[in-house]
This record gives sequence, structure tokens and C-alpha cells, in this order.
Amino acid sequence: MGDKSVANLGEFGVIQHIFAPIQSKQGEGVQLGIGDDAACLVVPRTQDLLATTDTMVEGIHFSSDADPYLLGQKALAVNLSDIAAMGGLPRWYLLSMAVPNRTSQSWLEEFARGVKAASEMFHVALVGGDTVRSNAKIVITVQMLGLIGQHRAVARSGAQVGDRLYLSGTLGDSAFGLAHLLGKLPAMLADDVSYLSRRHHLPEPRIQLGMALQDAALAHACIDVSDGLLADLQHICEASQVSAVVDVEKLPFSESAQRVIAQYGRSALELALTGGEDYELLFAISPGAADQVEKIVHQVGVSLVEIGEVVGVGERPGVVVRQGGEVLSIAQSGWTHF
Ligand SMILES: Nc1ncnc2c1ncn2[C@@H]1O[C@H](COP(=O)(O)OP(=O)(O)OP(=O)(O)O)[C@@H](O)[C@H]1O
Ligand SMILES: Cc1ncc(C[n+]2csc(CCOP(=O)(O)O)c2C)c(N)n1
Ligand SMILES: [Mg+2]
Repeated sequence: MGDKSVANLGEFGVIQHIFAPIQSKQGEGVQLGIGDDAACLVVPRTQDLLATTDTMVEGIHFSSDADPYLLGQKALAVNLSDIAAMGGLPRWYLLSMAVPNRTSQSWLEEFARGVKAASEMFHVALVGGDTVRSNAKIVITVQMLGLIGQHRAVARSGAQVGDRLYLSGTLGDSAFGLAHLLGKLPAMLADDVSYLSRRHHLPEPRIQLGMALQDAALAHACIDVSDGLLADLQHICEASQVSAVVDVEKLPFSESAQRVIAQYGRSALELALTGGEDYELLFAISPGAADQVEKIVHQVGVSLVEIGEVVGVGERPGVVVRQGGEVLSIAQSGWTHF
């Protein structure tokens, strides 16, 4: 197909030749999939349905020269991460694209190859979508549907005073990778650039962790860190009507991130806490449940560290960051679109 534009294929050509082949066989629980006016899905009687959506816009969520294969994987990963944060099992998804005429067929094919790779890796089935022309930028929307036991969804609103706050994986890698790509934080070792930019382009949705926490009824509240640790912790605080204290000394940083912070100091530290797109799980558990956390670490093979605690609400819900006994004042808590 070379570098011909998608305009050569036409709307139904794009669906038939590029998107439909992502789903080569009927997914489990799919009564009607791609090709009808709506998909028809079988939700088992004993389960609740989780539904989430995330949009990615060229120039806002990814640069025009981003690798379409990785972008396809990321479009799914950010949605899978939201299902993970609820403790559910992702099952089905819809994919909607607004595509300008200038887009090449090979770009779209690579994108679809990335979507297919992620959907096979995480066992989710494409059941529909929408394909339209854009007069400017590429816009990608995924809606992810998942299943969870009845009334078992882990909300943001259950954090209790005295709870310990835990974070999976490491913090700030994605923000550092992006900053370097955008020409900020230029001084980095080549190995760090490749690790950090990979963490930016290819987040790992913590599905097994979310399900294990839910299964053990361990997390009182959970959120995935997409806007930044401080912003997303603030969301838990507001939903739960509590406040939180985070200790910088406890935060988990990768070796690459530690080198960036050593090089750039306070501004890099603030970026790690506020940059976002970590797609790690942040959750609150009872102070007596630390042993169970260790079991889950072994079960799912993802590191979990205690980063702070839940405190009384005070005047209003808020997050305090402490370092060496002092309170750090950080102006921006995370990413906002407007
Ligand atoms: N246009 C909208 N209409 C209805 N609900 C919306 C709309 N935009 C966002 N929401 C809802 O508001 C809540 C917060 O949305 P937000 O997009 O910040 O989710 P998030 O998981 O915190 O972030 P991310 O978008 O990075 O996944 C979610 O419950 C979402 O479904
Ligand atoms: C080119 C480019 N510039 C900036 C960013 C950073 N960025 C965009 S959206 C977002 C938060 C999550 O989005 P949402 O809340 O929409 O899920 C972040 C941190 C990027 N990824 N690419
Ligand atoms: Mg989320």
C-alpha cells in the first residue's frame, strides 16, 4: 500500500482493510461485534459492567512524528489503566478515529498493528467504533468496557483517616521522557533517554495489580496516575473528604529518574510529582494491612511502596508534600487541559 493517503481507501475501505482485521475472530461474550449499528455484549448476571473512555489528540497527547505503532498500544493502555484502577477485568473496546486526508495508509496500518498487539496482550476484543474525516489533527478515542464482581468496583471515595497510601512502580519516568523529547532536560545519558522515553510511549496498565487489590478487598480507594501524583491524590482526597501527606523520601524513582533529579534538582522533582502519564496505581489501605501488600507484590510482580498517609480533612481536602521535615510548596499539582 506504500505511502498512499487514506483518501484512496475511503471510509469503508479504512474500516474493512485496516480496523476490522484488528479483530480476526469473534471475542468472548460478543453476540454482535463490528458491522452492525451497535455491538451486543453478554454481561454475566453476577458481574457489573465498567465503562471508560480516553481521547488522544495530535499535538496535545502526542507529537505529529510519534511512532504510530506505539501510539496504537498507548491508546489502549491508557484506557486499560482506568479499568485497572477500578479493580476490573477489561473485556471489550470501541475505537473511534478522526483522520485527516493527509494521513498515509502506512501510518494507519502501523497504528492498527499497535492496537492489535495491545489487544492480544491484554485479551480485549474490538467490538466497534467510528471512522470520520478530520479537517486538522488526528483524534483517537477508545472506550474500554470491563467486568467486575457486583458492587466490587474500587472507587476514589473510600479513603479513611489513618490509611496508608501506596504507589505501584516508579514515578516521573514518563514526564522526564517527554520533557527530553520536547528539548527540556537535554543532559541525559543515552540509556536513560531510551528507558524514560519508552516509559512515556508505552505505559504498562496494572491490570493484575488492580484485580489482586480488589480480590483481597485491600484498597479503600484507588486511582491511576494520569494527570500527576499530586493532582490524582487530590482527586482521592476530594472524593473521600480527607487530606493526605506525602513524603518525598519515600517516593519510588527509577535509577534513570534518580539521575535526572540529581542533575536538575528541585524543578525535576516537581515535574516527577506533577508531570503525569505514569499510569501507576495509587491506593489507600488500612495501616494494619502492610503484610497483605507484600503478598500482592509477590503475586503480581509489581513493586509497591508506601508513600504517605491519609489525614483529617482540615479546612478543605488537600495534599501536603514533606521533605526532610519541611513542607514543599508546589504551585501546579498536575496536568489540566484548560
Ligand atoms: N464530557 C464528559 N461528560 C461526562 N463525563 C465526563 C466528561 N469528561 C469527563 N467525565 C467524567 O469525569 C470523571 C473524571 O474524568 P477524567 O477524564 O479526569 O478521568 P481520569 O481517569 O481522572 O483521567 P484520564 O482522562 O487521564 O483517564 C470521569 O468519571 C469521567 O468519566
Ligand atoms: C506532545 C505532548 N505534549 C504534552 C503531553 C503531556 N500530556 C498530554 S495529556 C496529559 C495528561 C493525561 O491526559 P488526559 O487527562 O487527557 O488523559 C499529559 C501529561 C504529551 N503526552 N504529548
Ligand atoms: Mg483514571
